[in-house]
Amino acid sequence: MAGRRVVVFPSPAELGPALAHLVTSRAEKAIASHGRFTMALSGGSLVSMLSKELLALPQLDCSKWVVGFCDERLVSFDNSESTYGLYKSQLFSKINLPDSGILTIDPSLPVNECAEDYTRKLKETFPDDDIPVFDMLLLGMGPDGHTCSLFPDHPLLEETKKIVAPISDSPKPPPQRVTLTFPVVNSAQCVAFVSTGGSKAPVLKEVLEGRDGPAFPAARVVPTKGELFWLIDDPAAASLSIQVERAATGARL
Ligand SMILES: O=C1O[C@H](COP(=O)(O)O)[C@@H](O)[C@H](O)[C@H]1O
Repeated sequence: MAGRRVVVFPSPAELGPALAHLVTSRAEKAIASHGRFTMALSGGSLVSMLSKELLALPQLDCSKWVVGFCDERLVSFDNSESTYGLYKSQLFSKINLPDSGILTIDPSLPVNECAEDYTRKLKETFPDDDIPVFDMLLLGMGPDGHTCSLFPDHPLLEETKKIVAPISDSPKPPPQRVTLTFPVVNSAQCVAFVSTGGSKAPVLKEVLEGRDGPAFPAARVVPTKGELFWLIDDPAAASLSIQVERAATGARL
């Protein structure tokens, strides 16, 4: 791992622009090195923040981006729980990301087949990698310490063979989902968590500082070679005792 950076912002208003800059700077680097930028997105609170901040940039060229999903809920795209559906209306429809650069699940399939279908799409996108190496993953963390659709105490935490797994007993609705597994998550070149709000403070302390008992899923995100960022705000950081970076106004990461 290149080293973990925990960066604290006063509020999401300051965090958002730094996130957008992190994405575009890693995109520029990836495109200069291998001609495209591969990124997988999470859902939840990230959708509106990322969409707003990317759209606020004066120039955004996504023509060489390939975007997938860290996890996705098995609902139709017009359902308000669909992560793709939300990004489509809030972001994809407003930028020059080609449809061929969006890796969606097929929500019409049963969950096991849906995971196999998404696995096939990833293998086609990363033909040279045994395990897909995304240039960037954007992750969220639930108040229970889950990330992607990898939930505490779930057998999927130990998955080592599949790159995408189905889950049909998600404790957070909707119950049927597909998710990247830890081998893919920890192979990425750059992983950035975004976590804001006081409801995340207790679990964030245990994730970043350790706990008695099994590590939370979010704490198991340790990229083998890539960068790891935790971008958090003051309320989420309220219980931390570790040293953190305090972001200056207009900070670029
Ligand atoms: O269910 C999910 O939750 C997590 C965390 O969401 P948040 O709203 O607490 O930020 C999200 O990262 C994941 O993609 C989503 O499916």
